[in-house]
Amino acid sequence: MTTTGVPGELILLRHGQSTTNAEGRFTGWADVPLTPHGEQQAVRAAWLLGRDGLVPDLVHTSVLRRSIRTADILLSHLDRAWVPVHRTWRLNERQYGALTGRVKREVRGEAGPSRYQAWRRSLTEAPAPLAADELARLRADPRYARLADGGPPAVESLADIVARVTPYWADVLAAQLLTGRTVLVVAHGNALRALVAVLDRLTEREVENLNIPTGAPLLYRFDAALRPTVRGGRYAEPAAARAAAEAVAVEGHD
Ligand SMILES: O=C(O)[C@H](O)COP(=O)(O)O
Repeated sequence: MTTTGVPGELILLRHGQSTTNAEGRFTGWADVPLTPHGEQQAVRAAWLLGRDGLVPDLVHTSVLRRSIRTADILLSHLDRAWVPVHRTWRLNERQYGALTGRVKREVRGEAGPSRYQAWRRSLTEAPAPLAADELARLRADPRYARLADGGPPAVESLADIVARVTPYWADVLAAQLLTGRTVLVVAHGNALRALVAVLDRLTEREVENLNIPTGAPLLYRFDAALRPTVRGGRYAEPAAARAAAEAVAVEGHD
């Protein structure tokens, strides 16, 4: 790939609202669909990108349907159904382990606010792992057949996600951006928190305070050394994204 010197633009997008988001449950690697509202968020994200002249040349998703569907809707509405899409487990949501499917409000009531916050937002804390039968079921899933190191994790901290997204950033996304192309990543709240932590070299405290809303395009531009020109990027709708991120921060508190 030839490099043009001026890196392309990176668009980060958390999938539209999923059924478990709407139910206030932890989702993790559960493969749940979008809600009708989540599908509409994807349509609006396409409109925002079109408005700003940000048409992706390359797209990356996780291997979970809520991310795949969001990208499909967006590309279809940009008349770019033909754009190459790469799907990778490295962009999956955090493996939430035993919290998967649990109602956030109930977990917070049982564990207490401090432990709940640590499980959701700290860099190093992780909840209990998936039960053995759940993990076995996951490891039998054909999409994870070629994962090294024993296959899907039973649970992850954010640091574990940073470890799995970093090579994808360094070896795949960065190389594509250096060709000057516009790259869209449609992923998940914690996968994107991990990627933003890498891009912006966030401190542990900054990571703990980072929340990423669904369906809100976040644009990064870079200098020639692939350093973000604006730390934290720029949302297509900054005020709406700020309010939505604040709502994510207090999920389960009601
Ligand atoms: O996996 C989930 O439950 C969500 O997508 C992210 O949840 P969180 O914002 O509570 O980490």
